[in-house]
Amino acid sequence: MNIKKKGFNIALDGLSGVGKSSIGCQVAKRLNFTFIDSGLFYRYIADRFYLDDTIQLNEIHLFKNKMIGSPSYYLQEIEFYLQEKTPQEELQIGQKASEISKVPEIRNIINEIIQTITKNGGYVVVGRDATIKILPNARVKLVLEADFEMRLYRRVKQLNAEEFVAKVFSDLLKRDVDSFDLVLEAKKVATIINTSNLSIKQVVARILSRISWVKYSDNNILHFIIFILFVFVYTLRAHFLEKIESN
Ligand SMILES: Nc1ncnc2c1ncn2[C@@H]1O[C@H](COP(=O)(O)OP(=O)(O)O)[C@@H](O)[C@H]1O
Ligand SMILES: Nc1ccn([C@H]2C[C@H](O)[C@@H](COP(=O)(O)OP(=O)(O)O)O2)c(=O)n1
Repeated sequence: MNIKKKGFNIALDGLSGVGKSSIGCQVAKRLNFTFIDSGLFYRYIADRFYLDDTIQLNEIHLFKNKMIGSPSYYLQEIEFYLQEKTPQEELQIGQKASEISKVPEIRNIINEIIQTITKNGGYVVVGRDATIKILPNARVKLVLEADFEMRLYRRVKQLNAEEFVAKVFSDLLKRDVDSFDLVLEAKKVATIINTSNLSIKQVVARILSRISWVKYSDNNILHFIIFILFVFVYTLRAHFLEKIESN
């Protein structure tokens, strides 16, 4: 079955450092889906359009139109742009991203871009409001969770930021406070996977099996009909064998 054709999207939610980006990216690769990390949108917009303490809303609207017009080009542009940053710059951009993420108009713009791009399916979208706000109609909704210490350890390692542990700690705490309610809401509608004691590979495997199950239940009517046919043919065969034996 080609699930892409059916508007089949996957939304992955969770607090900072649970593994949304690394795991979402691998899940997308395995399914041949396109991966969208909504956090990168906040980071890119913050770094490009939040200058001298001013949010350039007109520029952001223009960017929205351009991105909707050429999504593949801009998805790559965002990724490449942010790859160039040093760990310290990443921390600064993260802070600016956190500030602009409190502006409802910016949240609406980012959600609109992602909703438009993904409308035909074939996407894995990650972000702390992916299941609730960005893709409330996603066919598979998941929340990843992990202990705070584990997330802090992962983030420090990821940013190569052993010298700024206190900074990473306070950032993580602040982001948890900002996103706690959203993730709590998400947990009500999504399947929860605790990644604290699982490797990335194990989490990916769990998600893929969840997706297989959803695909299977989408197909359950077909399976039910096949099952009934099988029972019918089997009973008929038994009936004929009985008849032949009695003759
Ligand atoms: N289950 C896991 N086991 C070990 N490391 C992980 C796991 N999940 C994520 N990581 C690592 O933790 C770091 C943060 O993960 P990331 O995907 O950026 O989290 P998020 O997108 O939720 O903020 C990355 O370096 C990633 O490789
Ligand atoms: N869907 C999203 C994605 C990110 N954000 C915010 C949260 C962070 O402060 C910034 C940057 O997001 P990013 O995913 O890179 O941050 P974390 O890796 O989760 O710490 O944007 C958001 O509010 N909603």
